[in-house]
Amino acid sequence: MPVFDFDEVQLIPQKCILQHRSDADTSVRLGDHTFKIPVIPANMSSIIDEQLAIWLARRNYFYIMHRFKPEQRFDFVKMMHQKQLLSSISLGIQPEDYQLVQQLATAQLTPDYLTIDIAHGYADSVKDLIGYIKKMLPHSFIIAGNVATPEAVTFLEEAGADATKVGVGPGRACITKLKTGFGTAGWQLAAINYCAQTSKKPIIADGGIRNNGDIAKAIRFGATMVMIGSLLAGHDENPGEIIKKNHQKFKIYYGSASQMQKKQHKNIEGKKVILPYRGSIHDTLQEMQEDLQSAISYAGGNCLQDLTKVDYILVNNSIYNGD
Ligand SMILES: NC(=O)C1=CN([C@@H]2O[C@H](COP(=O)(O)OP(=O)(O)OC[C@H]3O[C@@H](n4cnc5c(N)ncnc54)[C@H](OP(=O)(O)O)[C@@H]3O)[C@@H](O)[C@H]2O)C=CC1
Ligand SMILES: Nc1nc2c(ncn2[C@@H]2O[C@H](COP(=O)(O)O)[C@@H](O)[C@H]2O)c(=O)[nH]1
Repeated sequence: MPVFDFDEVQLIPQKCILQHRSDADTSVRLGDHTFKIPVIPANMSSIIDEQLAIWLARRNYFYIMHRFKPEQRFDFVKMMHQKQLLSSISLGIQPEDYQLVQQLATAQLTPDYLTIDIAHGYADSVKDLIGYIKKMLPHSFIIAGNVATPEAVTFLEEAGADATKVGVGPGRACITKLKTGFGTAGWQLAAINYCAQTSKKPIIADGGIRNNGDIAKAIRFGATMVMIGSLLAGHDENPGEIIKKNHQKFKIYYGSASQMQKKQHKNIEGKKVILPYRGSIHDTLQEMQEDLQSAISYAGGNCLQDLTKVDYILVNNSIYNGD
């Protein structure tokens, strides 16, 4: 199996067929809905809160609300439905998550998207919850993860997942590789490639995106969408205060398995990172869209699908890369 990561791949330009980059179509379909770009802000409490979820849903960006305020999830779904906005929440695999599914079903509140978000998603516990959701909320689109291998993707797909999330340990706030020796850190792009070769449903590439061009690369190697944490952290709209130090502004980005999230030192596989403040997330998302449009034009195409066929070359990532 060829092993490579984002920095070791470059996509090869093809003849342009567009008059303008803005003619390139970056929209993507997941389930019954079409979204503006194939990007999902990570379902972490240092990235998204209710306000940002509403902001994203109103602008036709896909979002997944995190699961770290479990008692607020029912009301969140209700509120989004009242506002006629898409509802998309996360679940763990604890009794409270089963209870929430039951409450939603009883209230006939069907979330549009349910994401089962646990560290090690290749597990019977996830299969069992998928089965329960299928019975109780058969019309919700189920995303399940996180996993690292084709076997695990197939396991979740056969259990009934409508999409799987691939990536164990490549995240910026992640220390899984250091703490356990396991994961896809350093070969996340190859893991996407490997998983996509056998997957029958959409794959969401989760973690390790460090530059906007990595989004196009993830799509080239089989991702339908990408989940992004650090590149979408540090904005006005992200939760948390702006920190001022030596006349510079920062915001904190922390892992979902960090001490900052867990409030106890048990099974810590995440850390906190202090990132420069970056203004409005609107500008960052806009730039991601423009860079993707440019990528589509270099691919010689006019839509995201055209990225999936483009040739590539493996390069030594130590060579001068122009920055
Ligand atoms: N994408 C990634 O690389 C990673 C992401 N995370 C994120 O951090 C958050 C919190 O994770 P965390 O609290 O550690 O665990 P989870 O909340 O994901 O744990 C879910 C359940 O799985 C059980 N479990 C069994 N084996 C494992 C394992 N190797 N890792 C984790 N759980 C296991 C846990 O039991 P018990 O607690 O009793 O062991 C728990 O009941 C999640 O949102 C997850 O997505 C965390 C690590 C890696
Ligand atoms: N191993 C851990 N992974 C984590 C943790 N918190 C979040 N995550 C994963 O990272 C991505 C975001 O990655 P980024 O490179 O874009 O910053 C996120 O979606 C999770 O899958 C954690 O504490 N430990």
